[in-house]
Amino acid sequence: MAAAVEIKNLSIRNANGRPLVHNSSFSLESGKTYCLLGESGSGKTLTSKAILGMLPEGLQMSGDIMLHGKDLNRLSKREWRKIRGKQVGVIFQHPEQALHPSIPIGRQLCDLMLSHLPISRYEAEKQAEKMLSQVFLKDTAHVMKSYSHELSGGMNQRVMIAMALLLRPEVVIADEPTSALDVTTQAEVISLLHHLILELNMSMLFITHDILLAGYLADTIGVMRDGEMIEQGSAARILGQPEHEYTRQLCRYRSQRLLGKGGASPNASSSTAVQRNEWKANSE
Ligand SMILES: Nc1ncnc2c1ncn2[C@@H]1O[C@H](COP(=O)(O)OP(=O)(O)OP(=O)(O)O)[C@@H](O)[C@H]1O
Repeated sequence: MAAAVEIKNLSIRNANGRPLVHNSSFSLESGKTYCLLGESGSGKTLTSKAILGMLPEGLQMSGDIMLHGKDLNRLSKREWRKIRGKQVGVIFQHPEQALHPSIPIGRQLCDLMLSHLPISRYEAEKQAEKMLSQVFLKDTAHVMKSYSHELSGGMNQRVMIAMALLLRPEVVIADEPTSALDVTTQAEVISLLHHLILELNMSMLFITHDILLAGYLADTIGVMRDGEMIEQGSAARILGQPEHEYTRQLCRYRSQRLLGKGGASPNASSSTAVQRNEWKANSE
Protein backbone atom coordinates (compact mmCIF):
# COMPACT_ATOMS: atom_id res chain seq x y z
CA MET A 1 0.00 0.00 0.00
CA ALA A 2 1.26 3.51 -0.87
CA ALA A 3 2.36 5.69 2.07
CA ALA A 4 -0.14 8.36 3.18
CA VAL A 5 2.50 11.00 2.33
CA GLU A 6 5.80 10.39 0.60
CA ILE A 7 8.42 13.09 0.16
CA LYS A 8 11.33 12.45 -2.17
CA ASN A 9 14.38 14.70 -2.44
CA LEU A 10 12.54 17.84 -1.33
CA SER A 11 14.67 20.96 -1.67
CA ILE A 12 13.54 24.54 -1.06
CA ARG A 13 15.67 27.57 -1.89
CA ASN A 14 15.20 31.26 -1.23
CA ALA A 15 15.32 33.92 -3.96
CA ASN A 16 19.14 34.05 -3.71
CA GLY A 17 19.41 30.30 -4.21
CA ARG A 18 20.29 29.62 -0.54
CA PRO A 19 19.02 26.14 0.44
CA LEU A 20 16.45 26.30 3.27
CA VAL A 21 15.52 22.61 3.01
CA HIS A 22 18.02 20.31 1.37
CA ASN A 23 17.24 16.98 -0.28
CA SER A 24 14.83 15.74 2.37
CA SER A 25 13.04 12.38 1.93
CA PHE A 26 10.61 10.64 4.27
CA SER A 27 7.34 8.68 4.37
CA LEU A 28 4.32 9.01 6.61
CA GLU A 29 2.74 5.55 6.73
CA SER A 30 -1.06 5.17 6.83
CA GLY A 31 -2.51 5.32 10.34
CA LYS A 32 0.83 6.37 11.87
CA THR A 33 2.31 9.54 13.35
CA TYR A 34 5.56 10.96 11.96
CA CYS A 35 7.20 13.71 14.03
CA LEU A 36 9.49 16.19 12.32
CA LEU A 37 11.73 17.25 15.20
CA GLY A 38 14.16 20.13 15.07
CA GLU A 39 15.17 23.48 16.46
CA SER A 40 13.86 26.82 15.22
CA GLY A 41 14.81 27.53 11.61
CA SER A 42 15.59 23.90 10.76
CA GLY A 43 13.04 23.83 7.92
CA LYS A 44 10.11 21.98 9.52
CA THR A 45 7.43 24.54 8.72
CA LEU A 46 8.61 25.05 5.15
CA THR A 47 8.45 21.28 4.66
CA SER A 48 4.83 21.21 5.88
CA LYS A 49 3.93 24.23 3.75
CA ALA A 50 5.37 22.48 0.71
CA ILE A 51 3.15 19.46 1.43
CA LEU A 52 0.13 21.79 1.71
CA GLY A 53 0.95 23.66 -1.51
CA MET A 54 1.30 26.85 0.57
CA LEU A 55 4.95 27.79 0.12
CA PRO A 56 5.50 31.58 0.33
CA GLU A 57 6.04 33.44 -2.93
CA GLY A 58 9.63 33.69 -4.05
CA LEU A 59 10.77 30.29 -2.78
CA GLN A 60 11.80 27.61 -5.28
CA MET A 61 10.91 24.00 -4.66
CA SER A 62 12.09 20.77 -6.26
CA GLY A 63 11.42 17.11 -5.48
CA ASP A 64 8.30 14.95 -5.28
CA ILE A 65 5.37 15.10 -2.90
CA MET A 66 2.89 12.21 -3.11
CA LEU A 67 -0.40 11.80 -1.24
CA HIS A 68 -1.46 8.14 -1.33
CA GLY A 69 0.58 7.75 -4.49
CA LYS A 70 -0.92 10.88 -6.15
CA ASP A 71 1.66 13.40 -7.32
CA LEU A 72 0.79 16.76 -5.72
CA ASN A 73 3.38 18.73 -7.71
CA ARG A 74 1.17 19.06 -10.73
CA LEU A 75 -1.98 20.34 -9.00
CA SER A 76 -3.60 23.67 -9.84
CA LYS A 77 -4.56 26.12 -7.05
CA ARG A 78 -8.20 25.00 -7.43
CA GLU A 79 -7.26 21.33 -7.03
CA TRP A 80 -5.19 22.22 -3.97
CA ARG A 81 -8.19 23.90 -2.34
CA LYS A 82 -10.19 20.68 -2.80
CA ILE A 83 -7.46 18.66 -1.10
CA ARG A 84 -6.91 20.97 1.90
CA GLY A 85 -9.56 20.27 4.52
CA LYS A 86 -10.98 17.23 2.74
CA GLN A 87 -7.90 15.03 2.35
CA VAL A 88 -5.41 16.93 4.47
CA GLY A 89 -6.45 18.70 7.69
CA VAL A 90 -4.22 21.35 9.21
CA ILE A 91 -3.76 22.46 12.82
CA PHE A 92 -1.68 25.60 13.22
CA GLN A 93 0.10 27.07 16.21
CA HIS A 94 -2.08 30.17 16.47
CA PRO A 95 -5.89 30.36 16.06
CA GLU A 96 -5.61 33.48 13.90
CA GLN A 97 -3.89 31.35 11.23
CA ALA A 98 -7.06 29.29 10.80
CA LEU A 99 -10.02 31.02 12.45
CA HIS A 100 -11.68 34.16 11.05
CA PRO A 101 -11.95 36.84 13.78
CA SER A 102 -15.37 38.19 12.75
CA ILE A 103 -17.25 35.02 11.80
CA PRO A 104 -18.81 32.87 14.55
CA ILE A 105 -17.11 29.50 15.07
CA GLY A 106 -20.23 27.53 14.12
CA ARG A 107 -20.58 29.29 10.79
CA GLN A 108 -16.91 28.70 9.94
CA LEU A 109 -17.29 24.98 10.63
CA CYS A 110 -20.54 24.80 8.62
CA ASP A 111 -19.09 26.74 5.69
CA LEU A 112 -16.15 24.32 5.55
CA MET A 113 -18.52 21.35 5.41
CA LEU A 114 -20.83 22.97 2.85
CA SER A 115 -17.89 23.78 0.55
CA HIS A 116 -16.96 20.09 0.39
CA LEU A 117 -20.10 18.02 1.06
CA PRO A 118 -23.59 17.91 -0.53
CA ILE A 119 -25.49 18.42 2.74
CA SER A 120 -27.99 20.97 4.08
CA ARG A 121 -26.96 23.77 6.47
CA TYR A 122 -29.10 22.13 9.17
CA GLU A 123 -27.17 18.85 8.77
CA ALA A 124 -23.84 20.75 8.69
CA GLU A 125 -24.76 22.50 11.97
CA LYS A 126 -25.61 19.20 13.62
CA GLN A 127 -22.33 17.60 12.50
CA ALA A 128 -20.28 20.68 13.48
CA GLU A 129 -21.74 20.72 16.98
CA LYS A 130 -21.13 16.97 17.33
CA MET A 131 -17.48 17.48 16.34
CA LEU A 132 -17.13 20.22 18.98
CA SER A 133 -18.33 17.75 21.61
CA GLN A 134 -15.83 15.17 20.33
CA VAL A 135 -13.03 17.57 21.24
CA PHE A 136 -14.59 17.79 24.72
CA LEU A 137 -15.80 21.36 24.47
CA LYS A 138 -18.62 22.01 26.92
CA ASP A 139 -21.69 24.09 26.05
CA THR A 140 -21.23 23.49 22.34
CA ALA A 141 -24.31 25.60 21.43
CA HIS A 142 -22.58 28.60 23.03
CA VAL A 143 -19.22 27.86 21.31
CA MET A 144 -21.02 27.65 17.94
CA LYS A 145 -22.21 31.26 18.41
CA SER A 146 -18.89 32.57 19.81
CA TYR A 147 -16.09 34.41 18.05
CA SER A 148 -12.53 33.15 18.35
CA HIS A 149 -11.45 36.09 20.57
CA GLU A 150 -14.15 35.17 23.10
CA LEU A 151 -12.58 31.73 23.72
CA SER A 152 -9.51 30.75 25.75
CA GLY A 153 -6.30 29.53 24.06
CA GLY A 154 -7.07 25.91 24.94
CA MET A 155 -10.66 26.20 23.64
CA ASN A 156 -9.45 27.76 20.37
CA GLN A 157 -6.96 24.94 19.94
CA ARG A 158 -9.77 22.40 20.43
CA VAL A 159 -11.85 24.28 17.84
CA MET A 160 -8.91 24.10 15.39
CA ILE A 161 -8.61 20.35 16.01
CA ALA A 162 -12.38 20.02 15.40
CA MET A 163 -12.01 21.99 12.17
CA ALA A 164 -9.05 19.92 10.99
CA LEU A 165 -10.81 16.61 11.68
CA LEU A 166 -14.33 17.69 10.62
CA LEU A 167 -14.15 16.26 7.10
CA ARG A 168 -12.33 13.11 8.30
CA PRO A 169 -9.19 13.77 6.23
CA GLU A 170 -6.74 10.91 5.66
CA VAL A 171 -3.83 13.05 6.80
CA VAL A 172 -3.51 15.70 9.51
CA ILE A 173 -0.61 18.15 9.64
CA ALA A 174 -0.07 19.78 13.02
CA ASP A 175 2.59 22.49 13.20
CA GLU A 176 3.61 23.17 16.84
CA PRO A 177 -0.11 23.19 17.71
CA THR A 178 0.32 23.65 21.46
CA SER A 179 3.50 25.64 21.91
CA ALA A 180 1.52 28.81 22.74
CA LEU A 181 -0.41 27.08 25.56
CA ASP A 182 0.44 26.68 29.25
CA VAL A 183 1.84 23.24 30.15
CA THR A 184 -1.34 21.80 31.68
CA THR A 185 -3.56 22.85 28.77
CA GLN A 186 -0.85 21.64 26.38
CA ALA A 187 -0.95 18.16 27.95
CA GLU A 188 -4.75 18.03 27.72
CA VAL A 189 -4.83 19.12 24.08
CA ILE A 190 -2.01 16.76 23.03
CA SER A 191 -3.61 13.80 24.74
CA LEU A 192 -6.95 14.65 23.06
CA LEU A 193 -5.31 14.91 19.65
CA HIS A 194 -3.45 11.62 20.17
CA HIS A 195 -6.65 9.86 21.20
CA LEU A 196 -8.68 11.19 18.22
CA ILE A 197 -5.99 10.38 15.64
CA LEU A 198 -5.87 6.78 16.90
CA GLU A 199 -9.65 6.47 17.17
CA LEU A 200 -10.28 7.84 13.66
CA ASN A 201 -7.30 5.92 12.23
CA MET A 202 -5.74 9.00 10.64
CA SER A 203 -2.12 9.63 9.68
CA MET A 204 -0.45 12.63 11.29
CA LEU A 205 2.62 14.70 10.48
CA PHE A 206 3.43 16.45 13.76
CA ILE A 207 5.96 19.25 13.77
CA THR A 208 7.74 20.09 16.99
CA HIS A 209 10.96 21.30 18.56
CA ASP A 210 10.13 19.25 21.66
CA ILE A 211 11.62 15.75 21.97
CA LEU A 212 9.29 14.94 24.87
CA LEU A 213 6.26 15.54 22.68
CA ALA A 214 7.84 13.57 19.82
CA GLY A 215 8.54 10.68 22.23
CA TYR A 216 4.94 10.74 23.42
CA LEU A 217 3.26 10.86 20.00
CA ALA A 218 5.51 9.48 17.28
CA ASP A 219 5.76 6.10 15.59
CA THR A 220 8.58 7.54 13.49
CA ILE A 221 10.83 10.56 14.13
CA GLY A 222 12.80 12.58 11.58
CA VAL A 223 15.39 14.93 13.07
CA MET A 224 16.02 18.12 11.08
CA ARG A 225 18.87 20.57 11.48
CA ASP A 226 19.81 23.52 9.24
CA GLY A 227 17.45 22.32 6.50
CA GLU A 228 18.83 18.75 6.48
CA MET A 229 17.17 15.55 7.64
CA ILE A 230 20.08 14.34 9.75
CA GLU A 231 18.52 11.14 11.07
CA GLN A 232 15.21 9.28 10.95
CA GLY A 233 13.79 5.98 12.13
CA SER A 234 11.27 4.40 14.49
CA ALA A 235 10.71 6.44 17.65
CA ALA A 236 12.07 3.52 19.69
CA ARG A 237 15.32 3.46 17.67
CA ILE A 238 15.81 7.24 17.59
CA LEU A 239 15.17 7.59 21.33
CA GLY A 240 16.99 4.39 22.31
CA GLN A 241 19.94 4.29 19.90
CA PRO A 242 20.44 7.73 18.40
CA GLU A 243 23.25 7.78 15.84
CA HIS A 244 23.88 11.48 15.22
CA GLU A 245 25.60 13.51 17.97
CA TYR A 246 22.86 16.17 17.83
CA THR A 247 20.14 13.51 18.36
CA ARG A 248 22.18 12.05 21.25
CA GLN A 249 22.24 15.50 22.82
CA LEU A 250 18.43 15.77 22.49
CA CYS A 251 18.03 12.28 24.00
CA ARG A 252 20.26 13.14 26.97
CA TYR A 253 18.05 16.16 27.59
CA ARG A 254 14.96 13.94 27.36
CA SER A 255 16.37 11.45 29.89
CA GLN A 256 17.18 14.27 32.31
CA ARG A 257 13.65 15.64 32.02
CA LEU A 258 12.08 12.20 32.48
CA LEU A 259 14.18 11.68 35.61
CA GLY A 260 13.07 15.11 36.81
CA LYS A 261 16.58 16.56 36.76
CA GLY A 262 15.72 19.51 34.54
CA GLY A 263 18.73 20.63 32.53
CA ALA A 264 19.02 23.04 29.64
CA SER A 265 17.23 21.97 26.48
CA PRO A 266 19.27 22.08 23.29
CA ASN A 267 16.15 23.66 21.82
CA ALA A 268 14.44 25.10 24.88
CA SER A 269 11.06 23.68 25.71
CA SER A 270 9.20 22.74 28.86
CA SER A 271 6.44 20.20 28.40
CA THR A 272 6.40 19.31 32.06
CA ALA A 273 2.82 18.09 32.11
CA VAL A 274 3.17 15.95 28.99
CA GLN A 275 6.47 14.66 30.32
CA ARG A 276 4.74 13.73 33.60
CA ASN A 277 2.08 11.83 31.63
CA GLU A 278 4.74 10.05 29.60
CA TRP A 279 6.63 9.15 32.74
CA LYS A 280 3.37 7.87 34.24
CA ALA A 281 2.65 5.81 31.13
CA ASN A 282 6.20 4.38 31.18
CA SER A 283 5.97 3.38 34.80
CA GLU A 284 2.59 1.64 34.55
N1 LIG B 1 9.27 33.22 3.13
C1 LIG B 1 10.56 32.98 3.39
N2 LIG B 1 11.54 33.56 2.65
C2 LIG B 1 12.84 33.34 2.90
N3 LIG B 1 13.29 32.53 3.89
C3 LIG B 1 12.38 31.91 4.67
C4 LIG B 1 10.97 32.11 4.46
N4 LIG B 1 10.30 31.36 5.40
C5 LIG B 1 11.26 30.76 6.14
N5 LIG B 1 12.48 31.07 5.72
C6 LIG B 1 13.78 30.60 6.28
O1 LIG B 1 13.82 29.19 6.07
C7 LIG B 1 14.45 28.55 7.18
C8 LIG B 1 13.55 27.45 7.70
O2 LIG B 1 12.37 28.05 8.23
P1 LIG B 1 11.17 27.22 8.88
O3 LIG B 1 10.09 28.19 9.22
O4 LIG B 1 10.83 26.08 8.02
O5 LIG B 1 11.86 26.68 10.22
P2 LIG B 1 11.24 25.86 11.41
O6 LIG B 1 12.09 24.68 11.63
O7 LIG B 1 9.79 25.60 11.17
O8 LIG B 1 11.41 26.87 12.63
P3 LIG B 1 10.30 27.50 13.59
O9 LIG B 1 9.99 26.43 14.58
O10 LIG B 1 11.00 28.68 14.19
O11 LIG B 1 9.14 27.89 12.72
C9 LIG B 1 14.77 29.63 8.19
O12 LIG B 1 16.12 30.01 8.01
C10 LIG B 1 13.84 30.77 7.79
O13 LIG B 1 14.42 32.03 8.11
